[in-house]
Order: sequence, then C-alpha cells, then structure tokens
Amino acid sequence: MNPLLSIENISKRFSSAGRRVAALDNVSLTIAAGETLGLVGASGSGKSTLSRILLRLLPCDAGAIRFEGEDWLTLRGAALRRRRVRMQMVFQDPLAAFNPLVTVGSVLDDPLRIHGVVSQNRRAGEITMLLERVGLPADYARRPVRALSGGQRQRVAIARAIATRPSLLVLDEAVSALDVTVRGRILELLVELQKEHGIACLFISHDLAVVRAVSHRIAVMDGGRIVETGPAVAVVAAPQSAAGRALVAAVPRLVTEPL
Ligand SMILES: Nc1ncnc2c1ncn2[C@@H]1O[C@H](COP(=O)(O)OP(=O)(O)OP(=O)(O)O)[C@@H](O)[C@H]1O
Repeated sequence: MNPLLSIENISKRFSSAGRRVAALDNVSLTIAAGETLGLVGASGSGKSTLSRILLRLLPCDAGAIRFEGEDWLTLRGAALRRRRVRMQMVFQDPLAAFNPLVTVGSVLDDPLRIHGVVSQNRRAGEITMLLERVGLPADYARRPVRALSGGQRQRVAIARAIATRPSLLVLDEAVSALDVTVRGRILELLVELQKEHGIACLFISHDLAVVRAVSHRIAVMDGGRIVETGPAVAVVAAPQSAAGRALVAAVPRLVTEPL
C-alpha cells in the first residue's frame, strides 16, 4: 500500500551572511495512514525547515513530496487550497497570534465556514462536538481566547486543526511551551484522537521524551540529514547514531538507582 505521505530527497540551502547553509540534505521519509512519526533533532538540525516545506510555506531546492497520492509540491491555486485542508498544522501556541477578543467559537467556526465542512445550520453543533473531542465544555465557545490558559489554548488549536477532517497533522514543538502536567494531558489527547480518528501525525520536537510518548516510529535529524529511523522503542532503547545517543542521554532518568 502507498504511504499517506512520502518525502523524497528534499534539499534546501540558505544563504546567510555570505555563507551557504545546507539546512536539508537529501531528506526522505514516509508516514503511513494513521501512523505517528516523531521527528527529533537538536536545535538547527533542520526540523522546522522540513515542516515549512511540507506545509508549502517555503519552497525547496530539490526533491518531491507525495501526499494522498498527489504530487504535493506542484499543486497550485484552487487545487492546493482544496487539498490543503487534509494536512493541518499545530505550532507552539498558534492562538497567541489571534486578536485576544476573538472567541473560541469563532476560532473554530472559521475553518468550518471557509472550507464548507458542514452546512451553516450544523456549524454550532459541530463546534460543540470539536470542543468535546478536545476535552473542553461547550460553553467555552463563548469565551475570549484571552481568557484561556496555555493548555486550553493548545486544545482549541488542536480542535481547529482537526475541524477540516485532515488525514495528517503536523505538530511542530506543539507542547514545548506547556508545563509538564499540562503537556502530559495534551499528549494523551493526541494519542486518543489518533486512535479514534486514525489521523496520522508528524510530531516534531527537540525533546525525545515527548516524541517517544506519542510516536510509533522515530526519525532522528542531524545537520540537515535523517541519520536514523526505526520503531520508537528501538530508537530509544538502542540508538544507532551519535545524534540519537546524545538525545537519549539528554532525557532525564525517571528512575534512578539508589547509591
Ligand atoms: N531563513 C533562513 N535563513 C538562513 N538560514 C536559515 C533560515 N532558516 C533556517 N536556517 C538555518 O538552517 C538550519 C536549520 O534550521 P531549522 O530552523 O530548520 O532547525 P530546527 O531543527 O528546526 O531548529 P530549532 O529546533 O532551533 O527550531 C540552521 O542552520 C538555521 O540556522
């Protein structure tokens, strides 16, 4: 069976202060329908460049991407807008950029209306259902975004991302700004959504402990390359690359041996 997403030999260079930086060097990876792939790597390894290329926010120099059977990087205009709803993103605190007076209801209503997900008379009911799915009471629809905590804002961001019924969520440092307990609850929510709705995820983080909690497979990036890919358990238990070993060593031990 063809993968949902296949990234093939993507390369990207930047010129900065007279120097050429190879941000991505022949990066290839695949994600199956319903699978969570964790993409982990130190700062500057190229993770965000890859997610920006995938989301069509940045052009690449070479390579191809196939998504849901289509040549993703050649889609333009109306065809791209139509297909884009199937790949949604959640960044670190995306709602921080919204006007703080905007209500949760209107944040969720926008994608439903713009993409005609449900008919007008069913939109209020759909908003209630989206809130319920991310563990928020229906009356949150009337609250201004400003009145929410960081964790609640990220729940609304996830609800907004799943409103268009995507087959792939790209989460780039989506829980990095949250405190540990809230982060754990959001990770649980993502795993639940994934199990219930079969949404595939590309879960990007510099934190291997976070990636391990949600991923089926993990890909390790270093210096713009994928240096290791494997089942999450195997990569964490016995990393094969130097970058993988460094990331494992950086995870605080939960259980320490008594002296
Ligand atoms: N717009 C740009 N202009 C010049 N260089 C850039 C630009 N964007 C990224 N880079 C460089 O490309 C490399 C990869 O950066 P990228 O942001 O993709 O890494 P990252 O793994 O996401 O890091 P972080 O976790 O810190 O966000 C780095 O060397 C970075 O300095």
